[in-house]
Amino acid sequence: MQTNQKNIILIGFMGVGKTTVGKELARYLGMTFVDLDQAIESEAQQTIVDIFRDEGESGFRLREQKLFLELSEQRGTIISLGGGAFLQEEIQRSSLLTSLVIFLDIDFSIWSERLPLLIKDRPLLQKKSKKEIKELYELRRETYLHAHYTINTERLTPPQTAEKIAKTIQYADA
Ligand SMILES: Nc1ncnc2c1ncn2[C@@H]1O[C@H](COP(=O)(O)OP(=O)(O)OP(=O)(O)O)[C@@H](O)[C@H]1O
Ligand SMILES: O=C(O)C1=C[C@@H](O)[C@@H](O)[C@H](O)C1
Ligand SMILES: [Mg+2]
Repeated sequence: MQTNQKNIILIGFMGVGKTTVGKELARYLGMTFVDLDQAIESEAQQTIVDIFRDEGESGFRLREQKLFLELSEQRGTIISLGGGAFLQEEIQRSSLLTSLVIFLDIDFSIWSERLPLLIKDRPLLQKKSKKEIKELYELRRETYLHAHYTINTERLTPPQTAEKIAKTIQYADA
């Protein structure tokens, strides 16, 4: 597969598995892996929770956009985005132009079983009712559907999802 040219970008809602699957996919394809949230935390020397507390969401989004544009200059890299990154117009535009964008999709009812695992580290899930989270989930899904490929990950383990992605993009124009 000629994925050495384009980057592969994983998008989707918080906790859908972008970081977990991204690592598997990098192993499977022998590519480099970068997680945008982890890169932001190491650059800031702070957790995302602390960045939100000190700089607000807008400060976090500025960091996210700047670092994404820097990291995406590398080629042949798998980049797992944070759940809100693709909602930023500049990130979306640049991703779709230069990379293969994969949306990891699952049904809300299955996703919501994971909510207790996620809430501590995801400030945007805190202080929201289940109804508000579902509304955000559905609203964002419309934007995620702009991806080049949508992969339903229900009932798949992370390695199975990685394999499914690799098979789906094997003939993609790199
Ligand atoms: N296919 C899967 N089946 C079951 N659990 C999973 C699966 N993929 C990920 N998880 C679990 O869900 C949690 C969140 O996964 P992960 O951190 O990869 O999500 P994410 O999409 O990167 O989230 P974020 O947008 O917040 O960065 C982890 O605890 C992970 O073990
Ligand atoms: O969905 C979001 O807006 C976010 C998801 C996480 O990956 C982090 O990028 C941060 O918690 C914001
Ligand atoms: Mg992640």
